[in-house]
Amino acid sequence: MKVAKFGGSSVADSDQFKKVKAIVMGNADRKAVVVSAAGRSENEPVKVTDLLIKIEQLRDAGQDYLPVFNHIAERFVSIRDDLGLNVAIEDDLRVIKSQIAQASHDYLVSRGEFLTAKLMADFLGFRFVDAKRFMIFNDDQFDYSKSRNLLKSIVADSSRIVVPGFYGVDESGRTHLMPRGGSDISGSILANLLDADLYENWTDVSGIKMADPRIIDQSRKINELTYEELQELSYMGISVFQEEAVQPVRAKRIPIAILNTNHPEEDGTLVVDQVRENTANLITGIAGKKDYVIISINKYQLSKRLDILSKVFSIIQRFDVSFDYLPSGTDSFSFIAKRAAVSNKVQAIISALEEESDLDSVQLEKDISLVAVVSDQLGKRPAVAGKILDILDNSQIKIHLVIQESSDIKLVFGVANKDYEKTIEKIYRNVSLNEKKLRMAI
Ligand SMILES: Nc1ncnc2c1ncn2[C@@H]1O[C@H](COP(=O)(O)OP(=O)(O)O)[C@@H](O)[C@H]1O
Ligand SMILES: N[C@@H](CC(=O)OP(=O)(O)O)C(=O)O
Repeated sequence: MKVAKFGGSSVADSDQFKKVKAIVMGNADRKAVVVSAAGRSENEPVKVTDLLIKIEQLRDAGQDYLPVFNHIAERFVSIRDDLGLNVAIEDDLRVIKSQIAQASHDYLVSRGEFLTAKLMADFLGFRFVDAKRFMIFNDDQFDYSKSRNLLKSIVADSSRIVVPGFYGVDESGRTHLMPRGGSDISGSILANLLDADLYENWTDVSGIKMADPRIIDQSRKINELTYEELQELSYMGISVFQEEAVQPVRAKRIPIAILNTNHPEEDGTLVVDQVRENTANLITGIAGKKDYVIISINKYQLSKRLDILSKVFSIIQRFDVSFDYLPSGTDSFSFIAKRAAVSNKVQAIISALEEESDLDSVQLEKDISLVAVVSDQLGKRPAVAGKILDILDNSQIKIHLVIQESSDIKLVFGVANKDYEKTIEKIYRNVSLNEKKLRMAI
């Protein structure tokens, strides 16, 4: 059996609902459907999830949130009416409206998925199974055994079901919201719980492209990639698949197919343990994120001065910030964090480091982007790193840092935000499009 997850763009309006129905009905193996909240469409520039977050912000600021609520309500009622359904969505909307004043963030923001799944279940003629009945989290950790037992007791027969993504419930019955993009995680968990043969992730692109299609028009599609490569690409920012959604299916070696709701006839991307296609590609994909800061500390022979390093870490710990990378050299050590994660603390951290530890210097670099090149072949082709450095150098792109992880599957380059798109473009055009030439040269 297959679990099919449909993203926000696939359920944005009644026309998209019809495409979903054609896909689901096209194969009786698609027994479980997971939906996100209605997303952006031509006529709706804002995702329902973001509108719900807006309601919360207005509520907390003591401002009128009803116009936003009414807009959401109209969206769902019009999908219902366009599809000629009878489901009494007004009843659910009334309950949600009455709870807004005291609703938790997790409850309120999860309502888009709840309402979308209600409509989808009715449209498909499938059973609606609320995620709160079986997706159990203990201290943020998903409880597989409890959840599996609960699901089995709820869906004992072979009926086809629709489950809202993005949330579950904690031990005390409170809604537990997943990170943004979390419906991918719900689908992956459900595939694990049901021992699916395939996890289909239906979105608005025909598979994963080598580079963000918003930056590289006509970017080449990746036919197959490994779970590990997908996890690294997702971690580095390709929004098409949530990074935490890899593990649940990977644990059971359930393949993932990334497919396009608007073009179901097109092949997508298949994610597996071992790539079957005889790939001679130098790199699998390129991904990146903007807005990092680098705090670099320097001290002669720092790698031998554990006393100083330990002092530095105790200072950093005081500020309760998390870092993404900690690259080190003989005389230096760097802390790399997303700007938003350190924003108002960065000057205080630097002052504390300067005043309290015996360093030669402390430097701050802002507006940095990280661009990652991912391939499970990198370890076998060490010259690729040098080639990319050459390419960036020839393009007058200043490289602020290079990180090659011990896993040998990802190379990360730090460049200025202003060079972000250019870096991706130069790597894509010179490495992926000239592979034959490059392979001869390295
Ligand atoms: N390398 C990539 N390959 C494909 N899509 C990508 C890539 N990087 C970023 N994207 C973006 O991811 C989007 C799909 O993700 P998302 O908007 O979360 O979809 P959904 O609403 O279906 O969950 C695509 O429209 C595309 O713009
Ligand atoms: N609706 C949620 C969860 C989700 O997975 O959405 P999407 O499938 O549209 O990325 C969000 O916007 O984060």
